[in-house]
Amino acid sequence: MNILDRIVAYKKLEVEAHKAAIPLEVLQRFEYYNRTVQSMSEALSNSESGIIAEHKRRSPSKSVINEKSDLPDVIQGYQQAGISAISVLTDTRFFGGSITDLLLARSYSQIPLLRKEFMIDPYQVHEAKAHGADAILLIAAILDKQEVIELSDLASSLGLEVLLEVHNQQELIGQDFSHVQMVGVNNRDLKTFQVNLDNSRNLSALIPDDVVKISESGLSQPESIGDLRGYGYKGFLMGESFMKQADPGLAAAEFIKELG
Ligand SMILES: O=C(O)c1ccccc1NCC(=O)[C@H](O)[C@H](O)COP(=O)(O)O
Repeated sequence: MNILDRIVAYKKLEVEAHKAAIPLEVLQRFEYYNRTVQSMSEALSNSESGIIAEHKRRSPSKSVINEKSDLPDVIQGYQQAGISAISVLTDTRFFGGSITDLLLARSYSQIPLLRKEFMIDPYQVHEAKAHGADAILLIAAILDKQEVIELSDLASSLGLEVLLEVHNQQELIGQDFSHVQMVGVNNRDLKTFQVNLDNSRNLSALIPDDVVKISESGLSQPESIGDLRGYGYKGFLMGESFMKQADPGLAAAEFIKELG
């Protein structure tokens, strides 16, 4: 079993537990469920930095990154740094996050919020909306193409945007991109955990021009952002390199200053 298989096996149980604890009809009465969302794709297209800073306490590849992070401090720091959007990891078992992190992040943030999760069930899309997300992540490696369409269409019906994440050419071929607003290329091989920015460079030409392209994982050098912009990338998802610093917001501000 690779790490995604393990995460998905556990996720199926977790989603059922969440449904039992908070049924859909209760979620639909949450304050944010009827909130007008902000467009993350437009924020990225119109912004100078394109940095999407992630709140990430730990990960399967690095174990502990910042277990004691103070989420309001991190979110406010990120926002003051001038980033374009925030990604909040809501998985608990493997990343140390929670759906409550998303709710808290929403209350401290005025910019677009991505729910970073392993989405396998429509309930999680409703849950994202109810907890203040503007966009959701769908991972091509764990969904078939029809599931991508169905979850994307549900997201759109709730006003949420979709970031479809791919790792390789096979996952790109045959996707119907008309249902998503953003496509992300993950630079991390989820079998070996090695990161290689060539993945973004090699796959960029296979992504249609009418979606916003995002490069994800393993980004830590301002020069890499400049280089990837040349391949059409408008968004850059960065977690560990900010979160491992004592002050993630300050680290993001310094990084953005270096981008010029
Ligand atoms: O980060 C991991 O180890 C990981 C392992 C298995 C599945 C997903 C994983 N990460 C999720 C992400 O996509 C990253 O958190 C995100 O792209 C930021 O990456 P980084 O800047 O390298 O922290």
